[in-house]
Amino acid sequence: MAVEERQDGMQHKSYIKGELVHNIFVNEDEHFSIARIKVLDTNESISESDVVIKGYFSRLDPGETYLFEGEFEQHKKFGLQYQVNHYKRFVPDTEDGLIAYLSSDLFYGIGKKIAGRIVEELGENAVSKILNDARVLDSIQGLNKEKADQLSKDLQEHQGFEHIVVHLSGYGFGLKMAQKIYKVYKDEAISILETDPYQYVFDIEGFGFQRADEVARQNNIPMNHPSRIQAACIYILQHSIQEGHVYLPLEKHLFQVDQLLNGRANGIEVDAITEQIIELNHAKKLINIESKVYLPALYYSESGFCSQIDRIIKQDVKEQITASELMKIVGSIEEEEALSYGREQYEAIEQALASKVMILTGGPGTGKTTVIKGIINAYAQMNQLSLDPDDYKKDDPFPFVLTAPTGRAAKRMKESTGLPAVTIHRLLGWNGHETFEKDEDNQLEGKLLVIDEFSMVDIWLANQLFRAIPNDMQVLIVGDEDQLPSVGPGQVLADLLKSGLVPYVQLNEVYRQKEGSKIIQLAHEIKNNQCGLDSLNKESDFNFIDCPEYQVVDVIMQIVKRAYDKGVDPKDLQVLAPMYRSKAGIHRINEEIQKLINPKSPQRREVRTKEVTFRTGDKVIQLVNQPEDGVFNGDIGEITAIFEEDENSDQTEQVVVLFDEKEVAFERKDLNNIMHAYCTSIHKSQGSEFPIVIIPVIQGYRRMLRKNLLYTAVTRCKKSLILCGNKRAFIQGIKEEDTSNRFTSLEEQLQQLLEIPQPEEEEEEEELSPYDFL
Ligand SMILES: Nc1ncnc2c1ncn2[C@@H]1O[C@H](COP(=O)(O)OP(=O)(O)OP(=O)(O)O)[C@@H](O)[C@H]1O
Repeated sequence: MAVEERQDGMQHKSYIKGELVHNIFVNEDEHFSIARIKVLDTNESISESDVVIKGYFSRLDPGETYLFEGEFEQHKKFGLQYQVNHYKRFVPDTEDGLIAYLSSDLFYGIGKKIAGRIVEELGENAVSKILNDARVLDSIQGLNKEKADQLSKDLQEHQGFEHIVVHLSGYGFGLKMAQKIYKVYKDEAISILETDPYQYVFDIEGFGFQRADEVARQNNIPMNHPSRIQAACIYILQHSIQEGHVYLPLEKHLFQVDQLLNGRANGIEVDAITEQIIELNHAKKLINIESKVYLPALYYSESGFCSQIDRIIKQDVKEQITASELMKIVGSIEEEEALSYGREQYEAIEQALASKVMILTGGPGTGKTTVIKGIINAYAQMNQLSLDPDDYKKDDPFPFVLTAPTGRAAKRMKESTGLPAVTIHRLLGWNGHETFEKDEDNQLEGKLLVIDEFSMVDIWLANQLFRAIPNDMQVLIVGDEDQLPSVGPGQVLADLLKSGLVPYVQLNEVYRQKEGSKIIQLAHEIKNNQCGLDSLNKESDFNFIDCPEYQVVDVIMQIVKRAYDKGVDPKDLQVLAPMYRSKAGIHRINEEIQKLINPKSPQRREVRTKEVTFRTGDKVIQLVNQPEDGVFNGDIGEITAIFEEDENSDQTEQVVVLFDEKEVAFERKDLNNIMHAYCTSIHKSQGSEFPIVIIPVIQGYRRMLRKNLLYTAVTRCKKSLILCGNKRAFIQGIKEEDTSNRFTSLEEQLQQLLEIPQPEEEEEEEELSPYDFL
């Protein structure tokens, strides 16, 4: 046995041949198991007659023999365990053994005689031959089609996954990737991989184009194969999403595809690429309209969002009031709030009440929140509605719907208005699988929808949200267009503002500045390109500590230490940096702050991953949306407990994080969903605000420093802002406009709606169908 295994590439690797005694733990969803085996053969020097193995398996049957490849590790509690990287079910390699195996109870209807004929005809590799191509059984005398099919099916079931694992390992794929592949293609995995590896690029997460190229080369698939060209066309579009694009201009797309394909070296003319773009267009796998190339999902999100906006703004506002009635209502609110609205603010309230959709925009401290409250209040008075949710019954829903893209922004809205506010995902009933409970057939309930921090909303989410808005709802969009655009594709707020289709009011007058805030003043100086070295002078709520690059982390540590010594709550202090990996990057700063305020101690449990050590008491940030647990990208929490495997019913190590009164348990394999949050990226801080903010700014960050990034960072701070590093790097940074223009066609499409006053229903639909352009 050992000799044969050495021939199929397993030589020099640690292996154990063993019979499964029993499963100790099985996670069926993850295909993860821990089991005890009886050792039959191994090249490891161990004295134990049985061993505990763990890893990813399709299933392990007690009594069956397997060949495992992996390595021993010492578990601090359970002792020696064998971590399996590859495995396969043991198939006897002698003629007699193989006949006994095929005629065993595992395979219904195969007796010794037929099994003998199979082995005689197909040899010792009978099993893999059948698994590769079941038609080899056609020549076996006495084996009818039905039984042959059954045998191949049973073998697939018993051997399929292992067979695929072994085969895939030949291409360098590990168990985890094999498991993903098997889930999608089952027993077709190998044939697809070897005839059209480019399919994997689309279907298997994490399977890159270059990987597919390697497999193609090994299988002599020509580099100018149409499938390769098509995969490159889609891959480039998928990649462009990361830069926020909704489409790529045809010329740019062709150029990038040609580069990826190494067109000249592989004899691929541009015409051949164009041909495949046309093919993909016909197959609806991409959409090419005039000189733009889209992925269908993005094209339909953009055109869908446009038609939804068009649908909503065409409706009439039911309740209109006269100017004098409005003055009266606003006057009473001013009295109640003890303030007097500025001219722009008054206009915003008036315009919002009169519009189906309105955008309220402005920098920090211009009174956006104050105006939102004014609009809600005035709307309630105008329509004689109570602002107390308890006054409403189940069939009479609360008319004010407040939402924001992040949990923290929604929480702030709730605090500032005193009304319920939820994330957009929660409002729409996201189930975590790209579908929402709320859509055009099951729309939202309520009369006035207020969406805050709209600059963070990408085109996909905007479309999902707007399709769920009923005709009789009024919509107030609030956002600051000078902030960073959404992480996802599009620049919806900027495009809406530029289109001129939706009325908007821009608040320019700064109110908080009047209270003496340097932070707000600095934000507006950055926004209006008026910030110079003099703007960085020390004030009561602002300081820029000049220091050389190599000292910046030490300076941060000193400030943090002083703040904590003074009793500042870690939640109230936030370090923001633009880069993860650098000497003064987010990872390094996190490490240092953790050492300072939450060091290793017998009182604190910890769990180590490859990159970091998490400890109870650590401040962490959620990195992905996890709607099933009610936590979203950007939520910040604290590790409250760490459990070992035998301390909970799930039998897995768990790290428990408390996010705003909500506890979420992370298993070890999910720990990459969180990271330390003593320092976070400026991008991740969008939608959040903190009393004390420290921002290192050094020349080493140069390629990241942009006006909108620094503006976003500065505007996260409410009370005390400390910058440290190099003032000139800061001044240079704010002079850099973000030139990485996103390719979006929303503005253009919205403007077309303005230009076509009365499109016929059908014509309009036709116009939005991409296939009419072919
Ligand atoms: N018309 C006004 N008269 C007096 N004070 C005002 C007026 N408008 C706003 N303010 C005050 O200015 C401060 C900033 O207002 P508000 O919080 O509404 O601005 P914002 O645009 O939402 O700011 P941010 O984006 O920074 O949260 C608040 O203290 C608010 O009470």
